[in-house]
Amino acid sequence: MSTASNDETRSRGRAPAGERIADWADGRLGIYSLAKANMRKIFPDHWSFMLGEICMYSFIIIILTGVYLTLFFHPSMNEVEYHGSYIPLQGQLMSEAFNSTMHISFDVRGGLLIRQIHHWAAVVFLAGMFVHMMRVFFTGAFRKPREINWLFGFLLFVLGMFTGFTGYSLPDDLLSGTGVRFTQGAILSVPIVGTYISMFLFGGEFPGHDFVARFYSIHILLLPGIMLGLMVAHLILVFYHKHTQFAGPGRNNKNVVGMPLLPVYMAKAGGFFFLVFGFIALIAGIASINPIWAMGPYRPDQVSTGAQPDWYMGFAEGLVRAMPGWEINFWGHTLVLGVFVPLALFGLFLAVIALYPFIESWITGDKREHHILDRPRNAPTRTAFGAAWVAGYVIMLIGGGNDIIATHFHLSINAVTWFVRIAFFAGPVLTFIVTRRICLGLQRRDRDKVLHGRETGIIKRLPHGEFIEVHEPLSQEQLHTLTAHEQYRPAEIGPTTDENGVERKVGASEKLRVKLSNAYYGEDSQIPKPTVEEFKEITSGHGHH
Ligand code: HEM
Ligand code: HEM
Repeated sequence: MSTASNDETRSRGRAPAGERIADWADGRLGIYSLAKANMRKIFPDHWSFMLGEICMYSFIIIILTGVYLTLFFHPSMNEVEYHGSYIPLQGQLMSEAFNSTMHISFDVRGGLLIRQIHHWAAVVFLAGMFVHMMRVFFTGAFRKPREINWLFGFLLFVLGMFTGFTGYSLPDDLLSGTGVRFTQGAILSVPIVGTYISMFLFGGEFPGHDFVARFYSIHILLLPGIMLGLMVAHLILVFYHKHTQFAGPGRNNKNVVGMPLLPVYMAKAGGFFFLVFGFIALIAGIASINPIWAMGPYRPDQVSTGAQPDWYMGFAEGLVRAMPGWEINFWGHTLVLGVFVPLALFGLFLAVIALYPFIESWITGDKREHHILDRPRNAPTRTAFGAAWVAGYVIMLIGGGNDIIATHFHLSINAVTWFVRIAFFAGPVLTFIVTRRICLGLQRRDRDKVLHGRETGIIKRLPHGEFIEVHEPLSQEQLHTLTAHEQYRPAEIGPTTDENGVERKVGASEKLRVKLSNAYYGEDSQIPKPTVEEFKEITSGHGHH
């Protein structure tokens, strides 16, 4: 470096190096105007808004660890003899896929930890998506204009399930092979096209020599690629729509109250990434997941006992285990209802999630935008419906582990299966009724609080001897928050004659809509908010205690 250039660098008029780099980048990328527009973007604060972040961070962790695994994993079903460090399997024949996963686990530096982090991150990722989806559902954050983002999210959830499934099928151990066999059975049960799809996917008879290589491309490229694109679109839409917020003083459908992206939100989000990474690494460091050496390589003539899919696939397994093994035979064909019905129900369960925002907006007929969230209690039927859906999901998850539950709790497997069969119908109905009642109870409590204030627990004796509890009036802020929600009026069947007195036919869809609307917003489905008159009358002194 010459002295002249040193002098020049130190000369007064020159900007510091950081600024010069920023200027250079701005000239090419226009980052200043981008930052100006977005740096002060406001994010509201609520603990439940971090769930989406957990999904994002665990996805990044999955990609980072996945790339490391690709360096050592061999997606091939060629048969090799094992000569690694794990003595009990010495000399055994196995696929290269299994062999290389053993190699990753025992001989690659940090290999087992990275494998465990990858697998645990997948479990957390799907759990994160599930809970994030619940928060969006129970608060009504899926309403206009966020229906498309709900669909993007839904696709991420479904693709995540299948990416996880193709992932844990890769090591080609006895457990994963049993899972793949299960899936192939489900595909075969589809009338007409099932056999063809199975042949196409496995390149002939099961298991064939190709499925690991095919699942590999799907697992590391196709599905994560689509998911990455969807995730970016999802986040762009969150940015574009702006985040929702809970009701509170000063908050309305047109503003967002919170902290700016830079520096507050970025610092929080950056720190949170490392917390999530640290948490997943900690579990991965102490809790064994998928110890393939304990299962051994897959052999189609063996089934592992206690085979369990990862939790997010457990409910599909439960549906099959609980369903009676019905079959219909006709003209030399067999329709395996015992597997096909659960497969159809699996699709139905998922479809209900995808379509829910559209169903609800059809029932309410509400075309306005909503940026203020509902408290779950203020939408009792929706909340009850969501809780019933979760109950059904959990019951089928129990069904998917009927053997494990039977052996761990010393129960008969038939008893567990029958419990699951009955609970499949009764559980969601009971959950629906109980949840709705709880919501209505909470609404009544809110109404009481608004009208009569908070019960302080302080008992006062009046001069004439009567005992009363002192009620403390709520602050203006609390009053606002408890009464900010809107209440829909149930739809009614419109006039059945037009202006000329000509009778019109009421269509089945209109009747259904009115019925559903009454179930959602009828008299028994919400407690009327206190009106201003009621509030004034009570707080003006008459009847006030
Ligand atoms: C890869 C998976 C996912 C990632 C990384 C992700 C990320 C995020 C983030 C960071 C937010 C903003 C913060 C928050 O509200 O938590 C968000 C909002 C949202 N997400 Fe997701 N999400 C994922 C999956 C899902 C799923 C499965 C659904 C539903 C089926 C969903 C529906 C939504 C909706 C509707 C919003 C807007 C909510 C609002 O503004 O209040 N997302 N998502
Ligand atoms: C949402 C995305 C993903 C999910 C849910 C996921 C999940 C999984 C799971 C559960 C396994 C089984 C791990 C085990 O116990 O052995 C696995 C294996 C594997 N994954 Fe992923 N993965 C994802 C994305 C990726 C990506 C993007 C890559 C590569 C760039 C990758 C590379 C691998 C490899 C090479 C294996 C086989 C090695 C092994 O089984 O240890 N994965 N994945």
